Amino acid sequence: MTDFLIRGAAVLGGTPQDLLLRDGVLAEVGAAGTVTAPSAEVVDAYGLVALPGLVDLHTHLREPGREDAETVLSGTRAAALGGFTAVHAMANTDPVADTAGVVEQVWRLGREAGYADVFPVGAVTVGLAGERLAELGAMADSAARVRVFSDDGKCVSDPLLMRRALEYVKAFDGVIAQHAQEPRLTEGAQMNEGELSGRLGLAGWPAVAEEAIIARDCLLAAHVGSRLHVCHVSTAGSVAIVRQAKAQGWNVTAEACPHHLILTDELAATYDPIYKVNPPLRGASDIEALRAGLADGTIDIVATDHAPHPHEDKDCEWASAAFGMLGLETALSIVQETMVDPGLLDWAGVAERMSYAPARIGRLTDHGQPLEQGNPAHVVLYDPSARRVVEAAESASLSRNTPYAGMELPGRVVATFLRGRPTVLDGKLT
Ligand SMILES: NC(=O)N[C@@H](CC(=O)O)C(=O)O
Ligand SMILES: [Zn+2]
Ligand SMILES: [Zn+2]
Repeated sequence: MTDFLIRGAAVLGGTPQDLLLRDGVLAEVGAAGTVTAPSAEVVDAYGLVALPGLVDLHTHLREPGREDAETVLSGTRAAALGGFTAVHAMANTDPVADTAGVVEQVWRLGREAGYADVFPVGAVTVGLAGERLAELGAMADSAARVRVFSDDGKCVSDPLLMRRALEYVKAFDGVIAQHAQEPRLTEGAQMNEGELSGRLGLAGWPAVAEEAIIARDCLLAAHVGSRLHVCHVSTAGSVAIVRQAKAQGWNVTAEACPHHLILTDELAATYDPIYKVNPPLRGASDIEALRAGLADGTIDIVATDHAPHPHEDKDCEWASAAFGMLGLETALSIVQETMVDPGLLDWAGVAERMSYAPARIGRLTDHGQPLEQGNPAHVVLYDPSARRVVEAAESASLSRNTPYAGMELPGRVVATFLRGRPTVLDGKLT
């Protein structure tokens, strides 16, 4: 395997460094111009920021079952283009990832594809039906070593089942990642509940439907002494609840998605289902609270909730369209635009929220480590001074449902290395 010598990259935005990638690890890290390796391929990285390979805790890869929307291969190619070296694949596939067999299959497909390590999320309940616990222990003990469990797409709304799940995963240090949506309060809901939903005639989705479940689950997690992770936090009230839970010392983590940091519910006025997502786009004050929560660490991580859907499921009227939008290839740019450029987060903060912390929550041992000698050679080279106009047709995803098509965004992923092997070079897949 070729060695790579990255020259002059600003590691976490700091002073320029050389990084030698050999045998899958960072064999040497030193001041720019000091590391030599005659046989290595040199990558000129002056002016680029080097970050540890990004880790997504929330990706929908759609395989098995909806290979028309995405496959493990196409989704991990999109991940690599976005700077990710590891993704957690959500369980709402067909069949549902609720057995050791299915999670092992998804894990293996990721290894075979070779663009990013795929860590399957196991379903909490059989078939996501919310009635009986799935074989959590068997999935944890499988080759896929599942530590994150979620019925994402659906809420584990039965409090007794949620309690049992939280208790069960303690045995193997697992975490329940909750899609917080009180089902009775959101029957038929189409967009954020507010003055605008009334005007547009679309059924409203109240903030309290999310907040009530988060509050309940924080209390349950504290009661049983287990770990809770809150998926796609979207309201100011949710941020406040998570902040309070953390202040009590409870073991609660939370994620925000790029789209909830930048897009508001006013986009629903276009009636373009590209903006239809679960949880819905909210108001400007929610965006402000999410950004502040991400800045002060209340929100631990950014997760994409990359949710590919084929055009027949999106190019229809709002009420019948599927919920979800693409996210892997634009996540870092949106974080730069909303957090780094306004001065809310530096690159070290980005590394924490998009690599170290998601790897910790997922209990990954081989990802999310600092760019230091001896650590796995998962590296992203990013050009924050570049600008680009997003073209839906250029996506590596099999789906086209990006809400950013035609938008100019800052930054560009120049290269991604997985265990020292480039998956992206010069901004293109290898
Ligand atoms: N986010 C979405 O709008 N959709 C997700 C499900 C989910 O994350 O809840 C999907 O699977 O399409
Ligand atoms: Zn969800
Ligand atoms: Zn999701």
